[in-house]
Amino acid sequence: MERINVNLGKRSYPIFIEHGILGNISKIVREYFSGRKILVITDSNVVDLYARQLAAGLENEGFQTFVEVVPAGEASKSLARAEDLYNAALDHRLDRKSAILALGGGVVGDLAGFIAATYMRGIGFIQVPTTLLAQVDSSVGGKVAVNLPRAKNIVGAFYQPKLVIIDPDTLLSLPEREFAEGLVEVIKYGIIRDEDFFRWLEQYIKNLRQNTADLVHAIKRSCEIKAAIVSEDEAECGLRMVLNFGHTVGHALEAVFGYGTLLHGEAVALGMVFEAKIALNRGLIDERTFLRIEGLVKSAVPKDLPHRPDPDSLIESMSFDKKNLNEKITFILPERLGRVGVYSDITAKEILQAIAP
Ligand SMILES: NC(=O)c1ccc[n+]([C@@H]2O[C@H](COP(=O)([O-])OP(=O)(O)OC[C@H]3O[C@@H](n4cnc5c(N)ncnc54)[C@H](O)[C@@H]3O)[C@@H](O)[C@H]2O)c1
Ligand SMILES: O=C(O)C(=O)C[C@@H](O)[C@H](O)[C@H](O)COP(=O)(O)O
Ligand SMILES: [Zn+2]
Repeated sequence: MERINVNLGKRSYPIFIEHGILGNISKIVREYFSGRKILVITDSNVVDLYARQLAAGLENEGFQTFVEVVPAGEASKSLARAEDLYNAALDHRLDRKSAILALGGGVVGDLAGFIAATYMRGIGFIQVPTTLLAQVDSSVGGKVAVNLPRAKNIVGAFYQPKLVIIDPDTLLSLPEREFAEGLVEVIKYGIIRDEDFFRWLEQYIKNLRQNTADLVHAIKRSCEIKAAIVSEDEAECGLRMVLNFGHTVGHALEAVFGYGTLLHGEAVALGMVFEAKIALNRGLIDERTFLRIEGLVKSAVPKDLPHRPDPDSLIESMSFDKKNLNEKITFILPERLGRVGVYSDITAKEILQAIAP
């Protein structure tokens, strides 16, 4: 079993990665959680695939388990859905010793984590991610949130799980489109932090899904990079912003086109290429570096914009980004492969030149 730690001062928590671990989860959960009640939050696709098996295992270990199902898709990351789940928690008489277990992709993880962070001012939280994106990114680091129609992840908290349990076997049932969007956040780690990993991906990304050892390597390396960054800067005071490369534009595209039109990873793929273009136009990176970034991203997600976005809506949406200070739109831009910087002086003209010329 692979184990990576997220170290946060006096607290730390493990990320376990192992094939088939889902069938054997209850003993590990018992080790990290002494309460009795667990509310499993999952979605309408994942429930029939994994929730029953998981709940049965937990019941065998003596946990009282409840399962709540939200509709699959980004629209479930809403205050309305959160209210339904608070009511379910009350119905089940969850108390401060109870835990929420997120079983699913990033939507379920962010929503369930938001409930865990706020119900009774915070109860136990366990992440069991079942998409590639959630295994390499959203289950680690404690960003939990719901969306408002105009702004992604705008109501949320930093709330860390007690543990993260990753079973790569769950990816066998993941549709191709959702697998591909997960690759985008994997590529992000190479661009922001690890040139060797980027080069490795250039060579192996095409067959990653088929080659289990390579897939586990990609998950592990991604978790290591994210864990190291979060361990240094949990609350995004500085360094953690690098994880937001591609997201100033990506989140704006998600909101402007309507949540769910583009998957998160697809929007971030476009965002990374557009933001790399801003960097190229500014002379921060050379043409060859831009083409390598564009080439690798497009090899994973060859998607284009559904249509040209309205420029004013796009800029307005970026004005809600959480990295902004003093109303300056903030970007994470590549300076070379493996290194990015924070820029708050990009003009609307530069932005639109790269995105919607
Ligand atoms: N908190 C963070 O740090 C962080 C990081 C990255 C992304 N996110 C958020 O994560 C969300 C995107 O996550 P996602 O891409 O996992 O989307 P998702 O949760 O919507 O899952 C994608 C689809 O895959 C289905 N699915 C999940 N697991 C499956 C499996 N094993 N087999 C078959 N189908 C399965 C889901 O039902 C859904 O239809 C966005 O809301 C994004 O903002 C958060
Ligand atoms: O963990 C982080 O920090 C990230 O920025 C990871 C991103 O991939 C993720 O999409 C995150 O939810 C974005 O956070 P936000 O603060 O920009 O909403
Ligand atoms: Zn992301």
